[in-house]
Amino acid sequence: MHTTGEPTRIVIAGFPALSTPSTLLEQRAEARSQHDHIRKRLMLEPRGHYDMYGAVLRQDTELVRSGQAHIGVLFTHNQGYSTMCGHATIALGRFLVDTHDPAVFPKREELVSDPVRQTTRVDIHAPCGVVNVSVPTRQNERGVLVADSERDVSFISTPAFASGIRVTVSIPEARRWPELVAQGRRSVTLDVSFGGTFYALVSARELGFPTGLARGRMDLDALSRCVTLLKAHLVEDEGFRKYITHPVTPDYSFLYSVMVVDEEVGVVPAGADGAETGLCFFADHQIDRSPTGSCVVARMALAYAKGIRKIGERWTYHSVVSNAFGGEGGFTASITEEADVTDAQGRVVAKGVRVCVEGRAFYTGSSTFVAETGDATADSGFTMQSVTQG
Ligand SMILES: O=C(O)[C@H]1NCC[C@@H]1O
Repeated sequence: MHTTGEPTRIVIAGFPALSTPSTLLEQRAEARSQHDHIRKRLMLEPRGHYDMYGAVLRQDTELVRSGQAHIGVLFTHNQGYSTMCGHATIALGRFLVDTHDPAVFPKREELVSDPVRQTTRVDIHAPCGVVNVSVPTRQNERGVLVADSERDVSFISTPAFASGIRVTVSIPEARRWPELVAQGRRSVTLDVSFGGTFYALVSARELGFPTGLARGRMDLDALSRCVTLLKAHLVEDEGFRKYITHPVTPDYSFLYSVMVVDEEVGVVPAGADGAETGLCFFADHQIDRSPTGSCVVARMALAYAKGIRKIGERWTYHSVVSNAFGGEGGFTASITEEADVTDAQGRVVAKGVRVCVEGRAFYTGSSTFVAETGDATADSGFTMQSVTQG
């Protein structure tokens, strides 16, 4: 499927069995340590490409067993396994409503529909927790309930919180990019926020670039080189570590992405109070084509913490792709409630919010992948970067 151009390759069969019973985070660790060749095979060339994204369905997790979720999922990308993904959640909502194969989705029959709103709820156990997905539905010509592609899917996030507001980071000389140097600067000021995974949020202007993302006008190569240097510094900077340390779950304590935001607004659709545009570099410098649902969550939490967004206000987030399509594919979000992060003893460790994100995903096709004996690419895959730069 794709969500605003961002792919989700949904693995419905063939993934090796993982230990059961185990938690979803244990399954994530096992997939990474024992079966990473499957991820590489499906995400990288020649079966995938540098910017491919995937979702491996997990029918058995601790929260499926306890009845808190209908199904679990592991998210995959060019570097490993994410802890949250909004664009894939939107795609999975539709896919799961449409999937009647009990081997793929054993709890399909337990889904509850709302006949008035014409929606069906699917609770998905993502590595960051349970996300409640609301899928618009309709009866098809044979009377079967199917997901309605003409209305938005929405999901309600796990608690999201700002972990660093206006953090000034010194950039060592070896890591300064030309646009920063040209302004005679040695530092940048950015924000850090958690939307199921940690995002560093920085404006294009702060990086030394003119605005223009919203109009699709930006020197992408130069911006990409800048973000490579900035992220490499942030992940090594000891002083920065506290902003990407999750107060409860060590598995979440890493910097997933640098999101470059633009002061230009992009298309403001009817019913939204405002809009923003951003360009998300995540994992190993993958570029998200979609407005990045988990970062939309992080951005709303950040705006709430800064006092510039209220509960119920509706804000639309664009990627360069959604702006290129006249605003189609923007994700519209609203904060539904305050929601604190608590530790195992129930103590509040971070003040946060839950965010509702709306977007639309479409089917692109179905595939069967094979790996033959003697195929040198089968277990590692490759990217042009890996074969030219090691
Ligand atoms: O929508 C999202 O949240 C994701 N898209 C690719 C990178 C993020 O995980």
